[in-house]
Amino acid sequence: MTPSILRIATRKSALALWQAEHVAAALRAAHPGLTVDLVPLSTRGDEILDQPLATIGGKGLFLKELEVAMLEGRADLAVHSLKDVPAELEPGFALPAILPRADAADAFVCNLYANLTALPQGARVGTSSLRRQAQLRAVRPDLSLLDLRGNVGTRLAKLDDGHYDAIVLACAGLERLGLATRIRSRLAAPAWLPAPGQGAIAIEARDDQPAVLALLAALDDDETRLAVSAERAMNHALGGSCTVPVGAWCVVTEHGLHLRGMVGDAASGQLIHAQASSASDQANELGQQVANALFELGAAALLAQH
Ligand SMILES: NCc1[nH]cc(CCC(=O)O)c1CC(=O)O
Repeated sequence: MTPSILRIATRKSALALWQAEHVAAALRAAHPGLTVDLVPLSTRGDEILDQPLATIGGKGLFLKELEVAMLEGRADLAVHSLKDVPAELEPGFALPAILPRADAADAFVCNLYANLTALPQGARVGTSSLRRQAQLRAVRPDLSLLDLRGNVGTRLAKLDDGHYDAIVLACAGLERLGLATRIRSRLAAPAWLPAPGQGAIAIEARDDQPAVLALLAALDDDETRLAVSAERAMNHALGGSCTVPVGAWCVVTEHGLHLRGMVGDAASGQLIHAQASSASDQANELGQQVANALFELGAAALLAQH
């Protein structure tokens, strides 16, 4: 039977709440008469904010409590930033909808300098992402890279308080929070690769609830799903862990898919790049192919360090 109400489990950060509200509004628009409520929850990932994410057990951290709420019948769906969703979902769950992608680029955020090249020698740049650290190190080996965690507002406050000369954030998150004016320059493909799935919002639900899945599928965006499928397949083939500096960017054209991939080393700034094209129904194979190309160029040695 088609449900008349859907409850969205969400984290409580400003960005998570914006994304959950965005999905709620889209569901109400797609299904007039449907009631959509938010169920805000705390996750372990939100509580352990003082340690680098790489050391505290990975991305699943942000999903677990939301998945438990769905299993216990307290919520029907969860809304995530796709880049926080592990390459492999927990058994019993599916991603019935991936919403149209926002700007997937990273943002250079800085009060005094317009871009990365303008930063003075030895400037302090904050980011806990090994992918961002590796790419920063590759172009500016002189920079002092410092850990920076917390939600978007906390990170901006630490920049403004003078703890860093610049920080790197996702453009999508800043735009959603009405903070696009903080983007001094974009760090964008092909020179700089985002995280697999960056800029896309994913809906997660139990795979044994067909009536719920059918309602959610109305929000799925074909083109975004193709692109992020290739990116996530590549990440999965590389080992799929968030503690590894991996970048991916897939574009969809009338000719099919084009995927660029990168594996890096945060300590040395060494980067390995590969790219390939495929027909649009070959996203998984394309991801595997680019991962294989990266392995042939020596990715295993970089991945082994993590
Ligand atoms: N790691 C946290 C996270 N997860 C998703 C986003 C931004 C939104 C997105 O990429 O879809 C952010 C913040 C950031 O990286 O600046």
